[in-house]
This record gives sequence, C-alpha cells and structure tokens, in this order.
Amino acid sequence: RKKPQYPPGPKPHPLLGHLLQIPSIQSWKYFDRLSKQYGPVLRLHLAGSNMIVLNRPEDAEELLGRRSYNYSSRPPLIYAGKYQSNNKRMVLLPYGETLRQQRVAFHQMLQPRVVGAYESMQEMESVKLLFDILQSPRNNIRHCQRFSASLVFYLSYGKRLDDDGDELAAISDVLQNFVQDTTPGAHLVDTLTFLDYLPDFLAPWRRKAMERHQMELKLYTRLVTEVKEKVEKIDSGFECFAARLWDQRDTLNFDTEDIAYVAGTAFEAGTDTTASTIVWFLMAMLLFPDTMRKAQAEIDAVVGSDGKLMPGFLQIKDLPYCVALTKEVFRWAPAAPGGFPHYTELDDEYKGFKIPAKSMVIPCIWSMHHNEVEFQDPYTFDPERFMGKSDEQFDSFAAGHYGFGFGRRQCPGRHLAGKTIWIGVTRLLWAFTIEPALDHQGNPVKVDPNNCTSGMTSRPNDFPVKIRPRSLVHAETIRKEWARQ
Ligand code: HEM
Repeated sequence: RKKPQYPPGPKPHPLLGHLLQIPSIQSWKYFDRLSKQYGPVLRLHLAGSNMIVLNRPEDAEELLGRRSYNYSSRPPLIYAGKYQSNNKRMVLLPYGETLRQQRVAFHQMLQPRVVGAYESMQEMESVKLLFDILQSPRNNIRHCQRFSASLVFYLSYGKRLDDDGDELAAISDVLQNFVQDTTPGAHLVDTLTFLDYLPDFLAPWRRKAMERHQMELKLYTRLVTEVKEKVEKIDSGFECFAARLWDQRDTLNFDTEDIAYVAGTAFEAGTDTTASTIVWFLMAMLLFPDTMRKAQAEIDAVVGSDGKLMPGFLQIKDLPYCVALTKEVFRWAPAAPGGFPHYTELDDEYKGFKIPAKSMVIPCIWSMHHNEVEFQDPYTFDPERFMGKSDEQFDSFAAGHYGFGFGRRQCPGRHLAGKTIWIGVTRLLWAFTIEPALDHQGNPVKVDPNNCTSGMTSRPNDFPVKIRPRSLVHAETIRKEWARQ
C-alpha cells in the first residue's frame, strides 16, 4: 500500500511555507483558484502549521460531519482566544466540556421549536428597518446593521437597543476589535507561537489583549447583571437568553463571566453575519432586477398590490419564491465565504492523503457555492434553483447550501438567521423598488460584487443604490405600522 502523502498544493517557501502567498484580501477566491489547479483537497503550510482547505461539500461533510469527533476543535488563537477572551468565547473554544455546555445553552434558545416564539419581535424590528430606510434611504447599510443588532440584542438581553445609539456603538466597538483580532495574520503570535513565551515587557501586545478583555467583560457583565436584577424581582416572568442562563447557571456550571460571554457571543456571531447578508441582498437586486420583479409579483398576488397589507410569517407558505430568494442570497454571497476554521486533534487519512493532528481545516464555502456541477451558472443570482422541491423547500433555510458551516460547529443561530433574513428581505421587496443610483449624466452607476470587505465575514463596500417606496400607500402603511409598535 502506498504511503499516504500530504494533499497537493503550490510550492512553498522553504522557511515560511505559504505564509506570504495566501492573500489577506478575499483569500477564499485564492483557494478556489488553487482547487481548480490542484484538486478540491489542498494543503498549505504556514511556518510549520498545516492548513487543509476543503473546496467540495462532500469532503467537508465526510471530515467535519461524519468524522466530527476529530475535526470539531478550533485553531488556538493566543491573542484573541487566550488573552482577549480568557478562553470563554464559544466561537474560538477548543472541542471539550466548556464548548459542549455552551452549545447546550445555545441549542435551548435557538432550536427550531423555540425560534417560532421570536416571530413577533422579528416582524416588529423589520417594520423599524422599513421605517428607517423610508426616512433616510442613503444610510441603508447602517439600518441593516441596526436591524440585525437590535434583534439579537433583544433576544440576548430582553430589551431593545436604545435609540441614541450609545449601546450599539459600545458593543459594535467590541465586535469590530474581535473581527480584526481573529482575521488570519492579524497577530504574529498566532503564527509564531513561541512569542508567547516572551516576558510581558517584551510582549506589549499581551497587555493590549488583556485590556480589551477587561473592557468587553465590563460591558457584557453590566448587560447580564441588569437582566439578573430583573429576573430576581418576584414573578417578573422576564424572558431572554441571559435570563435563562441565570436560571440554569448551576446545571450548566456557569459563573458570571461565562454568562457574560455566552450572551455576548450570540450578539457577536449573529450581528455582522445577518447584516452582511441583507446588504448582499440589496446588491443582488441591483444586478438581477428580474428576480426582484418576480418576488414582488408573488407578494402582490398574496397580499394585494395596493400597499395596504404587509406580508408576514403568516404568509410564508404562500411565498415560495421569497423563500427561494432568501436561500439564493445565502448561496450567491455567503456572509462567511472563507468558512470558520476547524482543527484536528488526531492524525487521519482521507482519500489516500495524510491529514496530521493539529491541522487547521478550512471549509471554503465560497468555492462550494460556486461549483458549476452543483450550482449551474453559479455567478448568476437565480432563486429558481431552490424552487420546486415541494415541502422540503420550507423545512429549513439552511438546507440546499453550506452557508452555515458543518458538523458539530455548525451555526447554532441558523434557524433564527434564516427567518430574520426572510422577513427582512420579503418586506423590503414589498415596500421598495431597489434600483441603481444615477450618475451626473443620468446613467446608472455600476456596482461590483468583487468590491467587498475581507475577514471572517464579508459584505459589499458601500455602494450607491436608490431605494424608493413602491407607492405612497406603501409608505403610509409603513408609517402607520411603525406608529402602532
Ligand atoms: C446570516 C446569518 C448567519 C450566518 C451566515 C452564520 C454563519 C455561521 C458560520 C459559517 C459559522 C461557523 C460554522 C463552522 O464552524 O463550520 C457560524 C458559527 C456560529 N454562529 Fe452563526 N451565522 C449567522 C447568524 C447567527 C446568529 C443569528 C447567531 C446567534 C444568535 C449565530 C451564532 C453562531 C455561533 C455562536 C457560532 C459558533 C459555533 C461554534 O463555534 O461552535 N450565528 N455561523
């Protein structure tokens, strides 16, 4: 029997491996190009650590799914995991008891049966989104961010984000630091791990990371302590994620810091991803206006075209094209295109390749979603590809694509996120015509989906778009609905 070899990949630098070859901008497109040259399972190495990139879903499902006992950890991040998060942040946790407990807590809060209870809150926040866009259509990206942040904030802490934006600003700061600090290559110590042995006076980054930890812990602790005070009022019946965590702190074996981070993690993981997906939707409407018209025709046929009645979750089964369109946004422009890295605990062998213990394993979602064999004409935004699959179509917004990841680390917020995007997108389509902005000569300004941010998540950089109400009655209905909330 032939000795297993490493999966193929480009020629590395003798010392640094592929460290300098992997672009920090849109690395997922680089992986996609490599997969066409070397095959779907690739190996790169970064100054001594292995990186295995999976570009086909069948390989990710086998390794991260069926062999999940070995592929469910996360690469240790010294800066963001050990010092900045004090090993409490779920997204970065290695596989083990702490992760298991945190996932149990998330599951109780976000399983499909429970998620149904959040529909009225999702509908209310979506009215606010329409109202905000109606008032100031130019700030559409900020409104999408507020919509997703406010929903997850309410879910976690049982109160709406204040309107002056202070709370959102504080928490967005934490989020931004976290996204930056987990971007591959952000901190040298995560590649050259021996730097962690340096004493404090030679490692100023350590103090910075610990300061960030103190800052975010203070914010997250304040938020969950407020919840605790409400819960402790007799018969308060106060309900939210943090309230349940306080109730179950003994069973889950959580201390205050655990509760603070678990609730904070929901906010961090759920905000940027959801907002980015809605912004991608706006861009898709500019590039593929026929799909917008088709969805609007479907909505009008169900609630009438006079603009007096807004569609809601009651009509979801009558709006299959809007469901398909939501799934197509997840496919066409996944919010986490490079996937979140998994990490192996043991040596393994797959398709004749050796995959050593302590390898970072990246499911490249972007590559999977742009594979012509599974998704014909993959760069075209076409909701029809998700139509006509009978009831299966409504079973889960996570079915039929890979935008929520794999195996035991698959996104626990996917059921909530699917419904949030559906209500947001369907109501935006009901309310507005989304068109290219015009330049000084009156020509439509072109937008480019390649002009997007890079990091764990990705969204289009600001782009001009004209969003106007479909009629005066639509606008009036939005105002009335918002006044009623
Ligand atoms: C459009 C919205 C969303 C997208 C595209 C998305 C996508 C993802 C992906 C790709 C992962 C990594 C899975 C893997 O490692 O294989 C993930 C993890 C995670 N997501 Fe989401 N997500 C979304 C919304 C949410 C929401 C709303 C929440 C919570 C309220 C949430 C909570 C989490 C958490 C806690 C993790 C870490 C799981 C772990 O490490 O075990 N996500 N998400």
